[in-house]
Amino acid sequence: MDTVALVPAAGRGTRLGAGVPKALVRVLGQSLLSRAVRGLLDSGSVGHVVVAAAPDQLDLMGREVRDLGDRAHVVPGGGERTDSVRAALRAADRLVPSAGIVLVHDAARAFTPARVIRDVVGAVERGARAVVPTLPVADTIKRVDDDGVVAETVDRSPLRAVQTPQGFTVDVLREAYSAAGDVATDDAGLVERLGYPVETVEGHTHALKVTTSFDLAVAEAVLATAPAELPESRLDTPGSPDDTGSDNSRKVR
Ligand SMILES: Nc1ccn([C@@H]2O[C@H](COP(=O)(O)OP(=O)(O)OP(=O)(O)O)[C@@H](O)[C@H]2O)c(=O)n1
Ligand SMILES: C[C@](O)(CO)[C@H](O)COP(=O)(O)O
Repeated sequence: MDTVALVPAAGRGTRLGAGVPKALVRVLGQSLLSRAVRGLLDSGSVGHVVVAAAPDQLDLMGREVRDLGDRAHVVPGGGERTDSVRAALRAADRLVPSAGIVLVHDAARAFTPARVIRDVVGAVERGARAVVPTLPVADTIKRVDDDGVVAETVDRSPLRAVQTPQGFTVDVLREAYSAAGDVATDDAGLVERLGYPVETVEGHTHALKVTTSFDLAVAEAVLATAPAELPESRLDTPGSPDDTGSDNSRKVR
């Protein structure tokens, strides 16, 4: 079954404050968008990518993927992330009609290891309607009242931090976006609202979302110190600095 990845890249990067669109920020000479798109295609599990860019940045974003030919397309995104994903999904229906599996992957998660991409696609190939990569929560989580006073310390053992790429069968994602109103949630959240189970696979600390300048500094440091020849298994080995915790694959209902 063909797999197409939708890459929302139309955000303004306000929290990063780079002065240029976040997807165009360069790390060691390569833009976040270029890294995210090539990471998907180089994983061996994704055949085509559709990027949603701000309407006034179509040419700039197009230059980042121009050498990839018809494997990468750039279309206008929208005011909210869900608008961008909806636009990319509509374009993918036209540009890659053979796709049965759809990933949605933030351009801001440009350092996601290929293992995560392959695990997400593999889970859908094995029958999942929806699947998300997740990490255990490392911080204590507390619920606060309207005055900002702690009301409860939450049991964090069942909680997971959700990353991308998120994977779906194309029919389920189409149904979710057809039914979606104006909601602030991730793509799996729209599928959960329809009652479909959302499975999980192990994420990776390198799949962080570049949001602030600190995230960018972390990404640059990791990239500069993680030799290319370092096998992924070493990065995923329990106890390594990138230990992502115990296996947390499970169904979310
Ligand atoms: N209208 C939007 C808003 C966000 N995104 C994309 O969704 C991903 C995750 O969003 P986020 O990290 O919040 O990016 P920004 O919205 O750019 O960040 P900020 O909120 O700091 O402006 C990013 O790749 C961003 O480009 C998008 O395609 N269209
Ligand atoms: C989709 C996402 O990456 C899951 O963690 C995240 O929700 C995107 O960031 P946003 O600020 O919600 O757009």
